Amino acid sequence: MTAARDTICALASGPPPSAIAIIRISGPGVRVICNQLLVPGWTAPRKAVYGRIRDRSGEVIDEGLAVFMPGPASYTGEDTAELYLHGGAAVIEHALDAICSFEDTRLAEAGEFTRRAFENGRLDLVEAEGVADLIDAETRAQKHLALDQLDGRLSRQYEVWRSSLLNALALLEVSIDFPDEDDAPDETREPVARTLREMEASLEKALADDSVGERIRDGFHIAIVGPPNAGKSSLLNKLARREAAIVSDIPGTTRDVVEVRLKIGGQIAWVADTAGLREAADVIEAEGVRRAQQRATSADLRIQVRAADDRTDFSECGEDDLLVVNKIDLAGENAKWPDSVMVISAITGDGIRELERRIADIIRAKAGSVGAPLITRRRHRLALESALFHVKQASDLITRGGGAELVAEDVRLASRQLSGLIGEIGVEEILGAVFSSFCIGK
Ligand SMILES: Nc1nc2c(ncn2[C@@H]2O[C@H](COP(=O)(O)OP(=O)(O)OP(=O)(O)O)[C@@H](O)[C@H]2O)c(=O)[nH]1
Ligand SMILES: [K+]
Ligand SMILES: [Mg+2]
Repeated sequence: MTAARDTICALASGPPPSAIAIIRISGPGVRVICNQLLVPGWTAPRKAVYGRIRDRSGEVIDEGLAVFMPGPASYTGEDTAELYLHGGAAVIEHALDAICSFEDTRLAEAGEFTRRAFENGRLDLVEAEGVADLIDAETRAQKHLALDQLDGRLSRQYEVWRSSLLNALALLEVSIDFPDEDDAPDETREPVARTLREMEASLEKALADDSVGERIRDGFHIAIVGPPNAGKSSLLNKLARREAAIVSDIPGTTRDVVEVRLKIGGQIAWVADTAGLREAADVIEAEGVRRAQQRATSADLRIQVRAADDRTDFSECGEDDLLVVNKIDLAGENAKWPDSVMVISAITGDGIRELERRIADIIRAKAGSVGAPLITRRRHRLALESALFHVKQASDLITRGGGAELVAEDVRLASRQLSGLIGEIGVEEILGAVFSSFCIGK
């Protein structure tokens, strides 16, 4: 448990004015504060109490409800209380001032309640990230993923991996301690080698997930690409329902990548308009083309746009690219296109709804492609990649008959990565980065 520390308070609900404001208090001073501000002797655990809430001079702050939740079975693991007041700016300010007038009591920093929950063992680091993600979730898919993470599904798998590494380490230590015993090596080596092989496969599988968890959390990337004047910017504006990018009849209008954030197929998608691909006329356009190509390569989906009035050529497109013929309003009655091609007009809006539906289907399929992802942030990926590296190294060593001590060193390094992931061994910077992204009051 933690040493004596400050009592913290914060507005936990949205900014005023609102119907109700929730003020949260956590720390050793909660009982004293509640007894002063509310009725003396009021602190009945987990019961909503209604009454007048006063500051220390006796002035009424507001009428409202209060709930006291004694530690350690509270969110933070400490004594906590919540006050439900009218959500006006003056009420909130008066209440926070009154609470902060107590000794060793101050306003909470961003994420500080959850950080205390983490430090008191109520949540591990991955679960704490789930709390932040749940608050930030805008789509059902994000919410689902965050709830799952908060519930410990990711942590449990990380824990399974870590305990098999610790078992392997225990076996290796036997052969380190008894290097002269003839039977020890084979008896311990085979199970260790098997564990390492299994872990390697299982980590590789988790990592080969097309980054679906990260995409659900941060958004899928879609790039609109094609030759100059195909109508890429016009299409972006149509999808965004606003004039996000400049449209003109001059080829080479778009140079920088213009990106809009949309909800498509129940997911967040970043749709990027890019410079027309051609032999660039100047250095600025050349840079635009380079950026366009880079975006196209890294995108989860490329929308290849061609104008119906050129000789429409999709020959250089990738297999999974979405092929779109634009300016269908200019094509003659008898124009024919292959079934694989979507036909639109960014001017009249023809075919746009069908295109949106197709994009939504593709994104939905990508989001559902790996079932339940085990990685939702880059932090997780880097840790698991590094764990895999050491597991592989250990596995190679043991197969080649390397010394138990060397194998053990890699196993230890792999297990440290998993410990860091769930925050069991914490580097202050990582904790700071995770918790500072929270909102105040959480
Ligand atoms: N008739 C017709 N004109 C279109 C259509 N879509 C775009 N245009 C016109 O085609 C010209 C080029 O459109 P843009 O959207 O700027 O084309 P772009 O592909 O972004 O061009 P760059 O940024 O230069 O690569 C503009 O004059 C548009 O008004 C369409 O569906 N039908
Ligand atoms: K243009
Ligand atoms: Mg453009």
